[in-house]
Amino acid sequence: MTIARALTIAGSDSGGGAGIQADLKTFQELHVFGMSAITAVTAQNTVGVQGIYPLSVEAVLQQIDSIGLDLGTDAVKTGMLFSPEIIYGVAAKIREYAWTNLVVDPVMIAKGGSKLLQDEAVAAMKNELFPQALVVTPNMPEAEVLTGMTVRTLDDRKEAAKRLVDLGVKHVVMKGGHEEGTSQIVDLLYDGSAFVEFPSHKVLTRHTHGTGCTFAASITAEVAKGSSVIDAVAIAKNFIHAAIEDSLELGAGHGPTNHWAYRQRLNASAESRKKGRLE
Ligand SMILES: Nc1ncnc2c1ncn2[C@@H]1O[C@H](COP(=O)(O)OP(=O)(O)OP(=O)(O)O)[C@@H](O)[C@H]1O
Ligand SMILES: Cc1ncc(COP(=O)(O)O)c(N)n1
Repeated sequence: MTIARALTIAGSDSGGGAGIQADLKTFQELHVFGMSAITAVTAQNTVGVQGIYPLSVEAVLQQIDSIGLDLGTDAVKTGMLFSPEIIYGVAAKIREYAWTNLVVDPVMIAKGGSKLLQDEAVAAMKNELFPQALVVTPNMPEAEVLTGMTVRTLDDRKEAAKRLVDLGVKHVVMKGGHEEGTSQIVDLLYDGSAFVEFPSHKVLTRHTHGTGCTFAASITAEVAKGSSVIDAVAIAKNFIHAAIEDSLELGAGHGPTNHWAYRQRLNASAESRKKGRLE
């Protein structure tokens, strides 16, 4: 049996909804062996970020080497990278190990408003990581910072996606979670030549902590298994939708999503198909 492997390079979220914790839960749910290199430890829960403790560049790179020199990986996801120094180091390691299945979630600000990426790190991300990326998954505020343009409408998002592809990114998924005044959310995939829309209804909930991490981790897991990017995004969209819809109602603020909801739904439909055959 071949086991697909995925590595997440991201921050730790003590609250378990975002960051490394969300990524590893997602990898596991999608039957991918998950590994991690932690960039920063955050003290965090559903009401906010209480502390950020970045690791040294040496500590981050040593974790990556531990994986690169032994276990290897089929795909890599980056999340909270915090500083330009960490980005330069991570980008060099990804180049060194020739890891081409790279999904970059350009995490900048937590739901509660805390900065997870220093301002001076944006240029490093664009110059060092984007040219190596198979997929980049900005939300609308991140797309604005990355392109310098206002991103409100679907047409804005199309233009922003084009600008990101111009930086060397192979596929952009412009997430629509921040679109206002709509009952639908459309995530937009662009591969440099065509746009594919992934629509869903908007779930009315405050429990959306870590949606971006979970979505990008699902893409990473599927790419690790050998899926095309378009198929990976389709599964990721279903995974995150189930995780948001079947929420766990934890914490007093923006609660985490339900990482086992997708599997539970798959099991339930397999069960009812089996029952149908037996009847
Ligand atoms: N209320 C919602 N209902 C349904 N899907 C949602 C909702 N909010 C977000 N999503 C989905 O979750 C994924 C992440 O989208 P979003 O734009 O919220 O990213 P994000 O802001 O980076 O997430 P976060 O910063 O919370 O981790 C997308 O696939 C989006 O369609
Ligand atoms: C360690 C870490 N990584 C990423 C996020 C973004 O998730 P969100 O925007 O939902 O807070 C986070 N809060 N913490």
